[in-house]
Amino acid sequence: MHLSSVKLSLAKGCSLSEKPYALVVLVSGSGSNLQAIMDAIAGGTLDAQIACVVSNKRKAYALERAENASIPTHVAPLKPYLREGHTREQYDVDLAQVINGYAPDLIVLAGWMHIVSAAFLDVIQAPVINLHPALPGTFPGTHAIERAYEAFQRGEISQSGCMVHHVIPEIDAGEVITQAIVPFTAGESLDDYETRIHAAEHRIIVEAVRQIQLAKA
Ligand SMILES: Nc1nc2c(c(=O)[nH]1)N[C@@H](CN(C=O)c1ccc(C(=O)N[C@@H](CCC(=O)O)C(=O)O)cc1)CN2
Ligand SMILES: NCC(=O)N[C@@H]1O[C@H](COP(=O)([O-])[O-])[C@@H](O)[C@H]1O
Repeated sequence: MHLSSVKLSLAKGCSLSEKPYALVVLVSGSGSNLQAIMDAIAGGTLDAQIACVVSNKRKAYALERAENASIPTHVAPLKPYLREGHTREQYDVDLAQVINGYAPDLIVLAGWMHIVSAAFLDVIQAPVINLHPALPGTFPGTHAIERAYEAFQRGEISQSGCMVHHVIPEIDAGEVITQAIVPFTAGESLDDYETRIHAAEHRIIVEAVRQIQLAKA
């Protein structure tokens, strides 16, 4: 950039070192939603940077995805921590402090299979959002896709879906950022329905990050 342009930029109050919109992504499993975020960033449709991928499972394939992309990782298995005599709350607080160290603008729970405590939410210094494979107010917790599918089989519902919401102490009850409805198809297997849910998740998780980023701009 030519010197006069530099001066002009500085005069306009532009920072020459705009800090990228930093994400810390928490995972426990395969990481297909992490991959969706990585692909959106690589493809230029999401203007962000993943500062760190955190997992509570040492063998989570999501960690391999991050390492293959030279994204920093942090592994925080709970059981050894508890065996050392620490409490679950201390685990949460210590983890929140590690995450804060990456100065994230947003924390994304993308298949993070731990309930985070109020202590975690008190210490963390950025908004926390969660991807849940069910619609607002339905099937909170784990195994939501299976539970929705079984409800459809019992004739109780005709559709389910997925959502991204802000994280509060109550499980899957935070303000909804975005959601996708995925109607059931009669005769469809659970695996086929789950595949359609995951495809919808891969869209809305990127959409949710973009929405929050733009709201902050
Ligand atoms: N305080 C909150 N924590 C979390 C939320 C939330 O909305 N508020 N969302 C969840 C994600 N999630 C469902 O979307 C979820 C994940 C895990 C559990 C759960 O019961 N975990 C057990 C352990 C399960 C296991 O290790 O297999 C636990 O934490 O004891 C419930 C909901 C993320 N956290
Ligand atoms: N209650 C939380 C929960 O069930 N989260 C679910 O874990 C999966 C993670 O997949 P991934 O590891 O391939 O991204 C996703 O389906 C996500 O909705």
